[in-house]
Amino acid sequence: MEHVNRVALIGTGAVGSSYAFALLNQGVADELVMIDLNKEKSEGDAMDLNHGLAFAPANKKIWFGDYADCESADLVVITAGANQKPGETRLDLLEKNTAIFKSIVDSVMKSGFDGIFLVATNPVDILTYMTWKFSGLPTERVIGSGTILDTARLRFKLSEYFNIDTRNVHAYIMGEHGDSELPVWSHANVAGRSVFDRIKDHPHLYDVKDLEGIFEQVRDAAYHIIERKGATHYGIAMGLVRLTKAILHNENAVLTVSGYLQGQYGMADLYIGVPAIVNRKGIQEIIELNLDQDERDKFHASASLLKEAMEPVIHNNVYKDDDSGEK
Ligand SMILES: NC(=O)C1=CN([C@@H]2O[C@H](COP(=O)(O)OP(=O)(O)OC[C@H]3O[C@@H](n4cnc5c(N)ncnc54)[C@H](O)[C@@H]3O)[C@@H](O)[C@H]2O)C=CC1
Ligand SMILES: CC(=O)C(=O)O
Repeated sequence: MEHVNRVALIGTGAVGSSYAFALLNQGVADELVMIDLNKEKSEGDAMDLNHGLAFAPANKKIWFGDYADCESADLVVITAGANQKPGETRLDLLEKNTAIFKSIVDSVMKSGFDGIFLVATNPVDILTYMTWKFSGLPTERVIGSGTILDTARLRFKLSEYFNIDTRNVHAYIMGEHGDSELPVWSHANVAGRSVFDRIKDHPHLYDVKDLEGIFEQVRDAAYHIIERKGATHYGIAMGLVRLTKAILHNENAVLTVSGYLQGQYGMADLYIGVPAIVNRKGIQEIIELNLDQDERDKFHASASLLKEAMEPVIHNNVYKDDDSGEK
């Protein structure tokens, strides 16, 4: 009998409900169970989505459920928790969302879940680390959305600038999904030419000095959207569906996710945005790019900032009942 892929979605707010909608429209999973503290909202979303099944690419099962439904889930996607208010950084959400994650991950694990976690809630790199700690699952089965969205934003901005289809633009954002992230220009290419060569090919059209402004628009995109509409959700939802597909369909896709470093890039014991091979087992391999010196310095600065930010939550909040700090 063919395996039935089940996704459990925890958190059906702006990001979660957009993810559910995109997942259904792309026909990626066989079953989707939706869970939220706000049961009415989650139940209403499940009803609403079921009414779209007649127009979906394939028949799927969607329902409003509870943590017991996570037992046989292949993937638990967490988008629950507070989002940024105008002016707030992602790191400002850390304490509040860590407490929420403790209760969510404990409840998921109590169900007997033994699949893969995909985390999107901010600050995503640190909450992915917390999910790993709370769950006790192997690091490769706990994945954060990391800089998947930032990378997509960079590809979009470069495609606008060079007037080339986004899908023919390849460039990564690495580091924290947040203010300390960095663009990897040394490995960016447009239509098979490095960005620098493409600029040199058309000096009357392009200028290398424009790259910094393009990156700033990428880095600050969330602030600009939140100022306008209070939240960002469509882009990340589609990024999460891309990741879901890579996992459930065993794609070996290279995507920039929050992965656990164990010496790669000279750093260890943190989750941070890096390119990685993603498949049915989770993170198959973290790709270690040959960064130039400036990129390496910026990546180390971003990693150090994350480590510093997570220190208090690890030591003061999370493990106060658990001296070992390990699960
Ligand atoms: N990683 C990324 O690239 C992105 C991450 N985000 C993050 O996603 C998170 C969610 O954002 P939105 O959907 O806009 O927020 P939202 O406020 O619309 O939805 C959050 C949902 O979480 C639920 N929730 C809260 N505590 C819960 C608990 N203990 N158990 C179950 N459900 C619970 C709420 O009832 C609500 O439905 C935020 O942290 C936001 O910053 C948002 C966009 C991009
Ligand atoms: C909110 C957020 O993390 C983003 O849109 O990048």
